[in-house]
Amino acid sequence: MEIGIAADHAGFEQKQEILEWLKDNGYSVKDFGAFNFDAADDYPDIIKPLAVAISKGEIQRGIAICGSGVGVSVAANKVPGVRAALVTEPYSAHQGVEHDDMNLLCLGGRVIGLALMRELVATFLAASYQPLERFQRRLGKVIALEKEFNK
Ligand SMILES: O=C(CO)[C@H](O)[C@H](O)[C@H](O)COP(=O)(O)O
Repeated sequence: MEIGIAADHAGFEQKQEILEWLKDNGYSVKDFGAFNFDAADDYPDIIKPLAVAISKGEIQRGIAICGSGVGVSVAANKVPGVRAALVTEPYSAHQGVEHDDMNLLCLGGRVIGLALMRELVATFLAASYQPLERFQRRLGKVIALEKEFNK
């Protein structure tokens, strides 16, 4: 599984920590930026390359960090094929994948600490989508919505 990670200035330090931690734990991870701390960077610019890579199928799971986690999730969900959600507790980190096929985990660098962040990332990456009929039906409706409003 190819993993991507991105963060604006409000999650830059945490991205560096999570990136190293993922590598240390044997994950293949690509850094999509920011590559330097810049207090004036904007989360839509920062999240776009990772969201596009997910949309193209080049990256299977992404991790995005901004101040609250809200900005990156809102922006990333504009890109077809991205299913991003802001997560702050472990249940949603795995249930979001199992039920909803969430492919981008969004975290708030100004909201949660590094230990919880690592736990959420590990939980997210260990989870698998469960293709039960009801989950497939709902996911199909999400994809239909996306197609209807992206003509
Ligand atoms: O947290 C966010 C809102 O969801 C944004 O992504 C930014 O990180 C935040 O707005 C940055 O705030 P700053 O005052 O410009 O540092």
